[in-house]
Amino acid sequence: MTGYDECASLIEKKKIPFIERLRHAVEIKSVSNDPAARKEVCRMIDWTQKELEKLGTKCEQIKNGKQKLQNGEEIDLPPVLFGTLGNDKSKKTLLVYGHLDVQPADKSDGWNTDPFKLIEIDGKLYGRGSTDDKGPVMAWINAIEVMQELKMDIPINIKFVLEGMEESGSEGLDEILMKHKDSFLSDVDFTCISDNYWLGKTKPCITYGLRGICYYCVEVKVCKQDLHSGVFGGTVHDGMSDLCWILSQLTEVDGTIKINGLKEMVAPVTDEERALYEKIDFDINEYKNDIKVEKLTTEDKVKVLMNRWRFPSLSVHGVEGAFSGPGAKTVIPCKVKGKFSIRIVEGMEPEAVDKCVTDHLNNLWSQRKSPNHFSVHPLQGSLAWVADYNHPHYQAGAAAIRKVYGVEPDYTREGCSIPVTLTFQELTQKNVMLLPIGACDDMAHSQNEKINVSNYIEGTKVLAAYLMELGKL
Ligand SMILES: NCC(=O)N[C@@H](Cc1c[nH]cn1)C(=O)O
Ligand SMILES: [Zn+2]
Ligand SMILES: [Zn+2]
Repeated sequence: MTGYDECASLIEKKKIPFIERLRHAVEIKSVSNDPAARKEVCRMIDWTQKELEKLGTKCEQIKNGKQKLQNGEEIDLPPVLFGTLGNDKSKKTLLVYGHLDVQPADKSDGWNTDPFKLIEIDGKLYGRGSTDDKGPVMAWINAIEVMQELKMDIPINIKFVLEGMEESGSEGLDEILMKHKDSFLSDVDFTCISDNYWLGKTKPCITYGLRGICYYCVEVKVCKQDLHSGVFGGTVHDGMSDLCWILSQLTEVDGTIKINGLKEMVAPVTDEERALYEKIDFDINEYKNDIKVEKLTTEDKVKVLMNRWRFPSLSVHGVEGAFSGPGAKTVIPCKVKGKFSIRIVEGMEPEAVDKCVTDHLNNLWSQRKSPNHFSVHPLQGSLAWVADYNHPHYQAGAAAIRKVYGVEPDYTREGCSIPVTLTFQELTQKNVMLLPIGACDDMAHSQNEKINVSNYIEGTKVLAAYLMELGKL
């Protein structure tokens, strides 16, 4: 009978067409935060639909609502792609979620190569979306294609939910899923998401927790239009100085959040939990070297991991409206918008976090005594997610990893946010598992994002082995 070994060797043989598949995906500039690229996001969804249809998947594009742009204009959100492969009542049903949109990228950001061309250098495939999340989505398609070519019985029905707005807060997705709770989602037995990374570079892991996110925009308005700093400087209150002062009051230098009320929401760490973190194989020096940082906020392994996964963190992302180009433009910006976010953990509700943040900012503003106009706008809010990793579903994931890599996986959490994870868990009331295939140094969201050829190919094998293991549950 055809089994895992035949499957693994065909995956090896199909390495080149699988890389070509990823190349095609990366070349579509499906940047979700850029309204001008919306057509490309839709093109990526159409192209993926065709790939899934070649496997016999019945696909439907579910119309999403409208997105309100800052200028008041409304544009269509990209549709969500639903797919169904197999409808055998005697089999269980797996839901696979992935996203087809990417973060913005430009060669001028410091990429060594064109971000929208997949380029292989030393066994690494560079390109925006190669690891987040086009590589893993293509790996699902590769795995199913190989099982079908070998005429293997896929022991499970598969449903797909693939979206095009994940990198912009999954706008509209929860509403669509809620509407399909009693139809498309009603027979789902497990959900699997491959959209995060290993803790290291060599050892695979399974992930059972994610942080949520609350994202804010702080606006300071000086006047109607930008002013010449030589002509008007000294007579008006500088909006950028107001904003920088405010943003500098959010954290201590070591990252400790200074916003009252947040710390109290976080559940205390138990002894059992600490013991779990102590056992995790994680090398701080390698971590520093991977991200090219000389000194961390703490050099204690458990604290580093907890700061990434278990505690909230605040990051300042950027300023809209401020001069940021090369050269020395002498302008007083008329309106600046600071963007920051807080990664939140269990116990932190976005509404309660919003209140603490807004109160803190308004309080700071009153101390500043600036006559400029100040406002705070929460932009996104999603809860943290934690799953039961003792569930048999996780054992199927672990068995797949053992088959491919011959090792027991690490059980990790992840500091980033995939807002829909909790939605799947709540709507299906079934177990959700994150099964990453990329390595810790893939640099998602950053310059020179990559996936190793070996991770892409072995990852395809893991997903195929996992589909086989699910048939045993
Ligand atoms: N691979 C998951 C990921 O990168 N998620 C994004 C989600 C997000 C939320 N708001 C904007 N993007 C993340 O930044 O964690
Ligand atoms: Zn992602
Ligand atoms: Zn991402």
